[in-house]
Amino acid sequence: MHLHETVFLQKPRIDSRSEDGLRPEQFIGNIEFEGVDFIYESRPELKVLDQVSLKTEVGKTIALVGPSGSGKSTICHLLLRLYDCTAGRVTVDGHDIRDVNVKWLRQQIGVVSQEPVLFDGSISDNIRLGREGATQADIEEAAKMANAHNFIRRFREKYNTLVGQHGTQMSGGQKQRIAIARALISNPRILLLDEATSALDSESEAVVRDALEKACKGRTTIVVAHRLSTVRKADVIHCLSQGRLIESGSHDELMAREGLYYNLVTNQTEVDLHPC
Ligand SMILES: Nc1ncnc2c1ncn2[C@@H]1O[C@H](COP(=O)(O)OP(=O)(O)OP(=O)(O)O)[C@@H](O)[C@H]1O
Repeated sequence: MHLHETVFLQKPRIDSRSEDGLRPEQFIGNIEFEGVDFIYESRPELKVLDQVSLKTEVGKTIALVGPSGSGKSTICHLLLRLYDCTAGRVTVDGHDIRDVNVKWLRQQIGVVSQEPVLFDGSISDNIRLGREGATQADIEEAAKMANAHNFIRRFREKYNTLVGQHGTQMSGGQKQRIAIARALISNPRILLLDEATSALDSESEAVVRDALEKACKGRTTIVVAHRLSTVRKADVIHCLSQGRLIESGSHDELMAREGLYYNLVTNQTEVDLHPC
C-alpha cells in the first residue's frame, strides 16, 4: 500500500460536533504519548513526529523545546485532536483520545497562544468565550487568577470596556492576561501554553509569568518554549529534533549531558534552526 493511502485510512475526519465518545468522570489530566508517528497528508514524504513517547501528570509542567519545525506544535495539535496520529496512541487518564468525545476533550484543555487574539466586543465577552454561560462573577474570578482584575478595574467602563479592532488599545501584557483569563474560566485540567516570542517589557512580563505560574498549579501543563531562559522551571524538558525526541530531563540534567539542549542554551546561533 502506498504511504498516502495508509495515511488516508488512518486519518478519519474528526467531527468536533460529534456527541459520540467517552466523557470520563473525575478527569485528572494525565497525558501519555505512546510511540506516536505523524505525517501530514499533504506532505506524505515527511515524518513530522517519529516514535514520540512521553508522559506527564497532574501538577507537573513539561516543556517542549527544539529547533523550528521540530514538531513541538504538532504534539499540541494531536493532543487537541486537530489531527489523529498515524501510528501509536495518545491517551488522557489512560483513555485513547480517539475514544473520547472531542468537544469534551477540548473543554479540558486551556490554550494560551503566542499572540492572543481579542475579538471586537467587551472584556467580559472576550473572557466569556472560554465558557458559554459564564456569569460576571465567574469572569471576575478568572480575571483575578490571571492578574487582570486590577487593570480592568481601572478602565472607566471596567469589564464593559471594548477591545479588539474598534476598542481600547491594550498592551501586549494586558492582552495576554485577558487570554489567560479566557483559558482559565472553564477550569481546564490541562493547560497548553504556546510561549510568547514577542518581547514584553520586564514589568508586564513579570505579571504575565506570575499569572501563568499560578495557572499551572494543580493542572497538567505543557509549555511550547521559544525562549530557553523560561523553561528552567519545568519538571521535565523534552528536546525534539526533526520529529524525534532526542533527550528529556531537568534543566540541570540536560546541561550536564551537553547534548542538544546544552547546544540550544549555550549557543543558539550555531544550531540549525531551520532543518526542514
Ligand atoms: N498543516 C501542515 N501541513 C504540512 N506540513 C506541516 C503543517 N504544519 C506543520 N507542518 C510541518 O511539520 C513540521 C513540524 O512543524 P511544527 O509546527 O510542529 O514545528 P515546531 O517545532 O512547533 O516549529 P516552530 O518552533 O517554528 O513553531 C514542519 O516541518 C512543518 O513545516
